[in-house]
Amino acid sequence: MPWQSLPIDDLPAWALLNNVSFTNVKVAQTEDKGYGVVTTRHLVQANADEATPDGATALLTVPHDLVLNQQAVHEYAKEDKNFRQLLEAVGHRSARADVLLFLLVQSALASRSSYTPVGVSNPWAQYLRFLPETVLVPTLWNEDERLLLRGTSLEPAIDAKLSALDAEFGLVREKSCDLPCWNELLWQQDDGQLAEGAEIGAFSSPTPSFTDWIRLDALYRSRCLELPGSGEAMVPCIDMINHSSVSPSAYYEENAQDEVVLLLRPGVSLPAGAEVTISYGDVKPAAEMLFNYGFIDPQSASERLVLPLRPFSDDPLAKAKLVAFGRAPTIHVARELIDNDGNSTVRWDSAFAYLMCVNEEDGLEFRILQQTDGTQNLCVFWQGIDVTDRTTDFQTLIQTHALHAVLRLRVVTVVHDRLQEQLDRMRSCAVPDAPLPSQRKECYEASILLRRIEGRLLEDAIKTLEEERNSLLQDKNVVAYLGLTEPAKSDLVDQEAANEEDDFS
Ligand SMILES: C[S@@+](CC[C@H](N)C(=O)[O-])C[C@H]1O[C@@H](n2cnc3c(N)ncnc32)[C@H](O)[C@@H]1O
Repeated sequence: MPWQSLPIDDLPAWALLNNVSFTNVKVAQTEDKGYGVVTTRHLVQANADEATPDGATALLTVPHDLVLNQQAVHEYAKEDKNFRQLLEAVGHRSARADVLLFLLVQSALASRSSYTPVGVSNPWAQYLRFLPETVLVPTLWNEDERLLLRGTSLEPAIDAKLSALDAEFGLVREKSCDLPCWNELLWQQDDGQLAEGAEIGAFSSPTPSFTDWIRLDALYRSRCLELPGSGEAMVPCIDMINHSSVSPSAYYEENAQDEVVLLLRPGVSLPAGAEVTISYGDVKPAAEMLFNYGFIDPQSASERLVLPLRPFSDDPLAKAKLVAFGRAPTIHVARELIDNDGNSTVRWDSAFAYLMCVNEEDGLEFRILQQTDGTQNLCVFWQGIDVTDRTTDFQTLIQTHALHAVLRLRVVTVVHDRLQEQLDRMRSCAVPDAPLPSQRKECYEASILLRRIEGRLLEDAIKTLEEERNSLLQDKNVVAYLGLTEPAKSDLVDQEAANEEDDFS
């Protein structure tokens, strides 16, 4: 879609027209973060204990009717019956998907040179044209740049996200093609011809392309806020404020009139021309920051990662376990401070690994229960007790099992092997010493930082798991179970076949 960008100098006129007020601040180009909000004069905010009863003057005030969230999209659909038809055909899947559909329509309206018989124009149609053309989130990196993420937790995450976006865009295209007015607005050129190259995945098409959909998703994720009253929302102009974790000078909130206001923090003093910043979150994992915002703040990025976990390929219960678990199977790894001297430890957690490592002979059973209305439910039993509602709690459920140490050893081994596989992949996918001409410097530097953070985390987690594995291998029940040595005098010897083989791979 040809987006005709508007110069940022035109933003004050748009703001005036739409009742957005700027007080002593303006939007301007920053040195290295795209647009930002800067002061137009020296600003001083009193300390909290000296504040006036009416509080601080807002630097920016945005009326509630410009707040773009799922509810606003549904309100818009009430005014525009054609959009309502489109939303009913495609939407109602998530707040993000509904807002993206609205933005797609608004951007199509903004890019049309002539009158269109559908689509009620909204201030967002113009506002979108102030937004940056490039967002540095990895879903918009080129192929060479994405190679820099091989071996990081973002590699599978980006692949999964692109597949999901492809499916989403395919659905929007299919459903809107079936509705004549939307077929005309979205998929025909201004001259009424069906646009060439409008197929899914086409780039630089005159009609929405898959790249446009990825870009809308990137704009949404990098600019949406969590508002106390309105929830997940995009707010024009407030979304021009950059992040600082060390010294954010401002914060936003909703006032009694439901306007979104930007306020200086108590005790802040900013000279004229200084950038006003907020915090996007103090403890976001580095991968999440890069995924959603396209940069990593080294000061605030927390050392955490999430990896997908696959069930054993030869487990006959694998499918049932996945269905009963009901969410994506993952491993979480995090570095946590353990004292005030900066000492830390690495912890891991994987609810699915516990379910993955128990089997029928341990006491796991799946049953299909027929309801009186004819529907069938998958139920999970553990040692004869219905635990269908506790499939994410097998760490607790195995505690009282006679073979607890053996089950724990299986879990530790599974998690260890998955982390080792990840580290091996990271090491085997080396990154060049400097960015290639086809790789942007920002993408290169962000991926180097992510690799360093995740590589260190994986190494430390693997060390912790190896220590636990070695200690479990000394456990008398494990020794007896594996039959590695003469059966030790064990609580289990009477209950279990001491020389039974087990697969710890
Ligand atoms: C909510 S927007 C802020 C306005 C944005 N700079 C623009 O040009 O429209 C968030 C985006 O700003 C950029 N950004 C914000 N804070 C940053 C920071 N501390 N370092 C680098 N980029 C930052 C990132 O590109 C991020 O995706």
